[in-house]
Amino acid sequence: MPSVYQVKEVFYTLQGEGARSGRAAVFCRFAGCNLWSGLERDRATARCDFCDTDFRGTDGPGGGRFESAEALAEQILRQWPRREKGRADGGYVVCTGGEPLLQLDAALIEALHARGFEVAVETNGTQPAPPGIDWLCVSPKANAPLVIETGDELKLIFPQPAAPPERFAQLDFAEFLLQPMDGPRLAEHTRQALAYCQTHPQWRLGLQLHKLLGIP
Ligand SMILES: C[S@@+](CC[C@H](N)C(=O)[O-])C[C@H]1O[C@@H](n2cnc3c(N)ncnc32)[C@H](O)[C@@H]1O
Ligand SMILES: Nc1nc2[nH]cc(C(=O)O)c2c(=O)[nH]1
Ligand code: SF4
Ligand SMILES: [Mg+2]
Repeated sequence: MPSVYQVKEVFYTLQGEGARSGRAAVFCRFAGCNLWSGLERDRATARCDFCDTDFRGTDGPGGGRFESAEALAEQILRQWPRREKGRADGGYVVCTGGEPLLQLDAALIEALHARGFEVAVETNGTQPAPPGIDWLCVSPKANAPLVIETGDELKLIFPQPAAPPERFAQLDFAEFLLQPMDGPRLAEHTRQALAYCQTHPQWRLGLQLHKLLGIP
């Protein structure tokens, strides 16, 4: 168990990505990642160089340093709109980052389950996952090892020339999504992803709904 959980932000929004896009969720964004420092000056040499997220520090809305699984679970519970008797039955929490699997452990998952939450994770797949996760979304990165080869959703950011979809198509996932890489060439990436999905129907196109809606 980490001695302390370092969390950038905790906020209530809609899941904007992947197979469960559109579902109301509390997001718990853990600080820190193993593939990038989060500093712009390091981006060009990082193993993951296209990240769209600020995950440095613990200074975001609802973020902080949490001394126990119970304390962090209570902070997550406070964001859920319908609470009864200290529970959020039917609640949904998405653990992301940064890289959540550097910090998420069985104790936190248990503390969230005890409050009625279903627990989803967004990971780069470079770390083993603790037991108990209800929805595991893996998003492989071209320059990093993939150690998680089974899960609910494989969400590949496209295009990554050194990580073509064919490399992942045989893995044990229920859903396969291509998510166009955001940045100055988003429109071109979206057209390319659309064309790939039309010629390879195992894959479906995933657009980042929260960006279209202008929500966090
Ligand atoms: C910020 S990451 C955090 C979770 C984890 N580190 C990971 O990479 O899966 C959340 C999701 O955003 C995706 N993502 C990051 N940068 C992106 C970009 N420029 N365009 C589209 N998706 C991006 C990641 O691949 C991942 O699926
Ligand atoms: N609304 C919303 N949906 C998301 N799905 C995955 C996200 C992430 O940053 O992991 C994300 C995010 O940052 N916002
Ligand atoms: S692995 Fe995830 S959090 Fe880390 S830099 Fe890449 S997209 Fe961002
Ligand atoms: Mg995001």
